[in-house]
Amino acid sequence: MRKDRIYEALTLVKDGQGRPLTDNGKIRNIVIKDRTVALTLLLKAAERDREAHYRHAIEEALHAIGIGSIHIRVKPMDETIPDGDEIPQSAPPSAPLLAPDSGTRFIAIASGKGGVGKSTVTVNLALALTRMGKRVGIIDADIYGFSIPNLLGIEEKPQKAENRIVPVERYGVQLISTGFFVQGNNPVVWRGPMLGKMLSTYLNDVDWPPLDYMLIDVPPGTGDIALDINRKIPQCAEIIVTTPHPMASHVAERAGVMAKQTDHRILGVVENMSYFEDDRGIRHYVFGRGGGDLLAEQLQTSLLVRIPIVAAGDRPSDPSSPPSVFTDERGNGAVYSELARKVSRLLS
Ligand SMILES: Nc1ncnc2c1ncn2[C@@H]1O[C@H](COP(=O)(O)OP(=O)(O)OP(=O)(O)O)[C@@H](O)[C@H]1O
Repeated sequence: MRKDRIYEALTLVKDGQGRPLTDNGKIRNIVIKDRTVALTLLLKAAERDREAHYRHAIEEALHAIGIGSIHIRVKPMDETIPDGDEIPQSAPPSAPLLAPDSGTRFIAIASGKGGVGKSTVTVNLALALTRMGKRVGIIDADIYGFSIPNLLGIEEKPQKAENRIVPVERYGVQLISTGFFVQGNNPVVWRGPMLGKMLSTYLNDVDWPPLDYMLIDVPPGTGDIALDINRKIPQCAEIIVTTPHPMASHVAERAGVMAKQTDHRILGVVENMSYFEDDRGIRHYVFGRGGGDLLAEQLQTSLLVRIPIVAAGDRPSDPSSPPSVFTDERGNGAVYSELARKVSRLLS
């Protein structure tokens, strides 16, 4: 039994307004074990009288696809994060982090297309800045490929305290991710206005501690979120990530051009997956060469670092941390430290 099949069946269960419970985050934590499906149903206090109705409808929907054993755990919605439709609460105009005296420097990590390692760079730059004694937060605003909780091995969701969302901390880095507000691996199907409010919510309704740096993992390309960042955080600087292939840098150029048009400062280019170094120290340029330099030249900025390819799981020295995470100076950790030093110098 696959999870996506279960989600599909559960879309038939509607709330009082006729919307699927799956759309507004009321069904969570679906676990399939042996032949039993367990899930959590989140209910607001005002909906408690519908509990029996929802239970029955969920059981019927799952029976219809052949699931006999179903365990439903009901939890009050307010104990956890807000439901989908309520994530973006009306934002007061002045987020403390955005105040001129907050001292927080914002850096968007952008790329022209997905899969170039933007999230990996975001996480490891954050860790490297933390190693320098800086206080760092990450907003994972990549609504289509929110991978940072996974990269950091985070399974829990953020808690709420006094009606504000508390970021999840890992390796000293504070994180809020779009992935915290959706179920499983479902693609985000938020409506336009919700998307627009997402960034405000992350800035205003999250209980961020004082931070020196806030890194924002931006969806690839030049979409709505990138524009929203340009509007809401005009002081945000930008790092553009590309792979070494000259064509990739051509695509990434668009993200850079947008930063330029909106007067954002481009700190530089990071070329990821630059080469693979074998045991004899010979470098193999698996994905081509020169893309990072070309892009830096086109954007009239500099190439900050080249990050080598590391084979997944090739981390015998640090088996305890997730495979793409460099918590110390070993391997690519040293390259990320160099990047952190350059970034901190550029922004001082
Ligand atoms: N230097 C590297 N060496 C080897 N694998 C890498 C390297 N950098 C990233 N990867 C791997 O490439 C894949 C894509 O990386 P990542 O998720 O960071 O990219 P992304 O640009 O954020 O993509 P998306 O926008 O689709 O989320 C991941 O599996 C990651 O582990």
